Amino acid sequence: MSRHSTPRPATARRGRPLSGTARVPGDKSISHRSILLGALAAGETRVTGLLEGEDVMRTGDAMRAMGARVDKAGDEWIVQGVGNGCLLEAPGPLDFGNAGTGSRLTMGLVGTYHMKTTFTGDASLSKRPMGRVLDPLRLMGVQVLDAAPGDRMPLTLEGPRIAAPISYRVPMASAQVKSAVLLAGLNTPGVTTVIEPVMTRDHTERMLKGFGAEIEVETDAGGVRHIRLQGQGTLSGRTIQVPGDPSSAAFPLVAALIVPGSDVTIENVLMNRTRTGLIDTLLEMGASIELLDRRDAGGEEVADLRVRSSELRGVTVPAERAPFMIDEYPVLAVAASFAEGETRMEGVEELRVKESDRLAAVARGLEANGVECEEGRDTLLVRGRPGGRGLGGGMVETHLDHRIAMSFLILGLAAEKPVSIDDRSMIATSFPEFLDMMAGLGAEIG
Ligand SMILES: O=C(O)C1=C[C@@H](OP(=O)(O)O)[C@@H](O)[C@H](O)C1
Ligand SMILES: C=C(OP(=O)(O)O)C(=O)O
Repeated sequence: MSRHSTPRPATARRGRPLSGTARVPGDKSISHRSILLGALAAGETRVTGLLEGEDVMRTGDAMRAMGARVDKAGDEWIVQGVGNGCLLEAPGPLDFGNAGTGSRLTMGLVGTYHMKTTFTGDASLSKRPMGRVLDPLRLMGVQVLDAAPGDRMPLTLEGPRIAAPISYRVPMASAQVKSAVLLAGLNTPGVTTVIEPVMTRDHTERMLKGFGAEIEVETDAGGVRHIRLQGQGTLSGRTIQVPGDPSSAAFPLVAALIVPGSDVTIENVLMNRTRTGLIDTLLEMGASIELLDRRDAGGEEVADLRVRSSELRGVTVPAERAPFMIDEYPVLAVAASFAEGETRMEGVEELRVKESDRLAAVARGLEANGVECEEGRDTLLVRGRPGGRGLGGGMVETHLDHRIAMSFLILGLAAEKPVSIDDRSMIATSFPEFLDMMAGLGAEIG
């Protein structure tokens, strides 16, 4: 269950322009993978810039329970890995709290081990579908001993004596499913292949290569990616610099666009092209975002983003872009609330299986604050009101979802009337510094 049982509401209100320079915490996807692969690799992995959010800390707890050492020393996290194939049976259930990524990737990582592992999570995680990961694991010989109805947590996995390599076509656009199968392939003899018809974030492929795995990626004439991993190879510890999380940067970025007179710089943001769909969309909407000092940081491109308040226009966001901005739709809907005309988001059915049903949660939150919108099965249409006239005044239900919480606080910074959320607790899962960082830019959130 969540570590915070009493809901803690918060309210954001319009104030002066936002200004200054901010740094967002380390990328959540790369942070989880740094701990997971560091825990598995032989020797020491040193990580700087790790996101110290609750989700990533749960992944650290899980890896400790299976034999790795994960410690902080000064600004660095030091992970002493066990060596590929050498994880130990956890003495009790692994509690992943609110974290889909941590739980699903760990299911892949340990599912093929000939031992029992039990996975639990909070009320939000317990509602999320795990069958998308369990299905390919079953094909590899993994038994699902207990699972709540619909392949949900709590659940227990038991791996076979020797797992079978598979060739698996990922049926939905999901980096978590792709990653779980590749991680399962690490403890499987032979070649495990993942076929990815729609490209998703590629951190697992890049990092596996960095840790020394034999992995190759081929994109065929139809744009389909074939990722082949040779199992049971050696992984060696390495040094990792985690770049700033573009999914967290999205909040001060949209805030600076919609609060009149703002001028904010967000430093050291990951620019991997599988993560920059929100920036592409906002630029199409007329946003003033300058990408400064584009540079390499440990194998990933980063940049500083200078963002100035802008008059936005509604656009259609095509379905193909969804995997490259999947966690940013709630805050895009907030930006769209201040744009001239309509913004239509297409092909966003995956939003229904996040920490909450984000399509519904966003639509209800917008309606509660006077924003006109239409929720379709896999679409969302938002009718903007430049200047935010008449918007705000509502209380938003966050449904244990950090991105819903942060998005609607951003709405409140530019709406005519204050916006409240029922609970700020979950923000700590991905962005513990959010309220302090926003206050540093001049935002009024209390
Ligand atoms: O692999 C990852 O690190 C993630 C993949 C995405 O989930 P899906 O794979 O379910 O799309 C994203 O929503 C999540 O925040 C992080
Ligand atoms: C969907 C998210 O995370 P996860 O799936 O790891 O819970 C998110 O951070 O928006």
